[in-house]
Amino acid sequence: MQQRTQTTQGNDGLFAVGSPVTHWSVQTSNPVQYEIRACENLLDPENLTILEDAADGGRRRRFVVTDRVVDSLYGERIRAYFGHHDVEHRVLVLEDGETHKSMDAVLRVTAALDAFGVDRRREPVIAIGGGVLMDIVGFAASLYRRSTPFIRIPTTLIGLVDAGVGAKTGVNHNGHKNRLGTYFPADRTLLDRSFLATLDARHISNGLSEILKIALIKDARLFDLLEQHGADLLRTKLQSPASMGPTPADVPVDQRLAARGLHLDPATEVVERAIQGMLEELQPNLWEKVLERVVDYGHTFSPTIEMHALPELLHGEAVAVDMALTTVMAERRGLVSAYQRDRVLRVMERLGLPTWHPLCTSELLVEALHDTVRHRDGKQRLPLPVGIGSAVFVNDVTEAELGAAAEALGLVSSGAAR
Ligand SMILES: NC(=O)c1ccc[n+]([C@@H]2O[C@H](COP(=O)([O-])OP(=O)(O)OC[C@H]3O[C@@H](n4cnc5c(N)ncnc54)[C@H](O)[C@@H]3O)[C@@H](O)[C@H]2O)c1
Ligand SMILES: O=C(CO)[C@@H](O)[C@H](O)[C@H](O)[C@H](O)COP(=O)(O)O
Ligand SMILES: [Zn+2]
Repeated sequence: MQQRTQTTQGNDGLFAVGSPVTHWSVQTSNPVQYEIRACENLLDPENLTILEDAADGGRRRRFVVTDRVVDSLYGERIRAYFGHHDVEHRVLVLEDGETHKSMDAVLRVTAALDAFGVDRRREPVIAIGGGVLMDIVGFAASLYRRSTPFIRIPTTLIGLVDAGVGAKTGVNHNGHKNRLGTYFPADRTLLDRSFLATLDARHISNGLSEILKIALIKDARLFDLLEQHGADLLRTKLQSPASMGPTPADVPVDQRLAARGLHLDPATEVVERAIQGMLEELQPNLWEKVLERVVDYGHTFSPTIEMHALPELLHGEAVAVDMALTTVMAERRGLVSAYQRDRVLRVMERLGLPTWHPLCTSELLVEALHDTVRHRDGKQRLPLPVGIGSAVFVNDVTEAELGAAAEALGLVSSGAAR
């Protein structure tokens, strides 16, 4: 730390006592390291992964948060798991869904943490659920005693490939999406794809939307996989290797893969590429100092659309509508060909995603852009696709362009894309 005082000569190198302006400049760094690990059978009592970091010197206690739906499906196994390991535990069950992603829910968690008397460092809070649940619990953990470690166990596809792997927590506030939140990555995220088996198709589609986002802005191979296997991935809920199709079961898995020239089955490759692509973007810019973020693709108009449509549109569905609109804008600017545009819209439909919504009026889109410009510090910084698998940022979108793109989207999404 340096103490500097201003001198009459303005000589920056001099220290003087008693001059009128004194300031201290503090510099420190806070290295961040967190782990994301693919696992199987996490809730099997013989699997110790969840308790691996139990550095609690014999005082084994865990505070678990989940939501109503996850509790109804997995609550018994969760309690049995901790019971089997003789871990004193409390399971807090929150309401599920976007409408409950609020500060009230965060404060419910912090109050329950207080009542449980969670230790400050050695009893990581465990969040088991989707993106909503993890965003709430992460926010609560970041606030409680200014930071309490937590572990994420995502149970939805959005949770696995997006909300579970980054650093953001948050809740909706004042009618705005994620208006309150923190940057607070979990110490560990444990990915067990078998949770997806109980998700309904709509929520699989919801997660595929965020995967498609990564494909469109940076991974053409991922797009090809979605185009080729999207319908299958949806049907099989990304459970592998069952998703490899109707080849005879007595043919070994690797032979079936080799026959298709693949190293990984499509579900595994799709999930791994999506996470890898996301982390490549997040790691160098985890605190979002740079506001030109390609992973913001699909998140310019969608926050406003999602909040206005609540609870009708899921997060990934609103993102899909935004991506459809911006794909059309990109085509109108000559960044994407008409053929590529139609391919994208067709893949969206194949993935069970909407490509249009009645809220796509030029008034609402202008309002949405205005809000996003404030979020992006005064500039549009709007990512637009360039072909398939690349993106560019633009700052010159006009109200007229938005209106024309919305109109064109209404036409193509009911015509050429089918
Ligand atoms: N923090 C981030 O970086 C980040 C990134 C992307 C998305 N998000 C947020 O994530 C949220 C969307 O996530 P989501 O779609 O997972 O929402 P969600 O948590 O509401 O889950 C969707 C529904 O699925 C149910 N569910 C969860 N697991 C299940 C399972 N295994 N089987 C059956 N049902 C199950 C939930 O109870 C809920 O009803 C949005 O609020 C979005 O803003 C955050
Ligand atoms: O930043 C991430 C994940 O950390 C993106 O993948 C994700 O889609 C984000 O939710 C959007 O970028 C929106 O972010 P924000 O407006 O809530 O800050
Ligand atoms: Zn998102």
